[in-house]
Amino acid sequence: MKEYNLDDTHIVQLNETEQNIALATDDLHVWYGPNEAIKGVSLQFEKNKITSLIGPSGCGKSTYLRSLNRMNDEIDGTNITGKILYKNTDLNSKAVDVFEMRKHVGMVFQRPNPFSKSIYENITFALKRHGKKDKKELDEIVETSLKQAALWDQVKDNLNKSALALSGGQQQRLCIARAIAMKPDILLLDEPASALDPISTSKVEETLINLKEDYTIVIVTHNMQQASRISDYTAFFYMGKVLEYDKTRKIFTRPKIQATDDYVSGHFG
Ligand SMILES: Nc1ncnc2c1ncn2[C@@H]1O[C@H](COP(=O)(O)OP(=O)(O)OP(=O)(O)O)[C@@H](O)[C@H]1O
Repeated sequence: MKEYNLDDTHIVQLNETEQNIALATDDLHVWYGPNEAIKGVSLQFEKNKITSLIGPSGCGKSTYLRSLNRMNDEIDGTNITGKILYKNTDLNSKAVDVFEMRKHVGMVFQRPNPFSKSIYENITFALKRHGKKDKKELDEIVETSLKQAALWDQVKDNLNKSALALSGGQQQRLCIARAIAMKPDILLLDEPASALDPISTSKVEETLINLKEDYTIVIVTHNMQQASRISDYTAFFYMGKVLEYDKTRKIFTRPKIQATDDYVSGHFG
């Protein structure tokens, strides 16, 4: 097993004067009890772009992604320090209302996890909890979200059908529709296509590329082709740190760090 120098890093900084940063972390550390899973990650995510988080298993990609909308709060013994900056607010502050914050920073998980309810109710459930009751408005949001998730044409005549009767790929696009129904600014996705066949995967990828017009997307993926196909930026994680962060094109053609080069070319370790 090759040893890599964890201090040898290359992290691009965005030009902050353009106000193009949707979300950023500053020296983020995450501990599970005594195990430090994220060791000081500072990254900026550009608005209306897709950023992929890549790296070997156990390097902290999911932990980092889940921290961005405080999903790790729900795990006992977790401690998070550093800042998560969103519109001049530190989302890691105790004062933040996590329920409200997740309206702005939505998440889609690895396995499609629709509720055991109708397609329509899957999308309206959270909206109703957030106080939206007007039927016409709800109908419109259901239609727009399903269209944005490229599912409307397939389900528009069966909105009362159980979501569990959809295929895996359709269920995952329903979960994306459910997340965007809340109109978040940021969409976090943790390996959203890893449980899907190649055709469903390419539909999800197409959906994400279309969605970046309206959303800033951060996605964890193990699939190198996927990262290079869909993302504008890529961060290479290794042992709880980011060793390299740059435009995806550079990461896959001219990486500056040896570990990144080895990883993306399949010669890692
Ligand atoms: N709920 C948890 N409780 C304790 N330790 C955890 C928990 N989740 C992750 N870890 C540990 O944190 C480290 C990072 O794990 P994480 O799942 O974030 O990595 P990953 O890069 O997403 O891995 P994979 O690609 O395999 O999904 C690992 O050492 C893992 O064992």
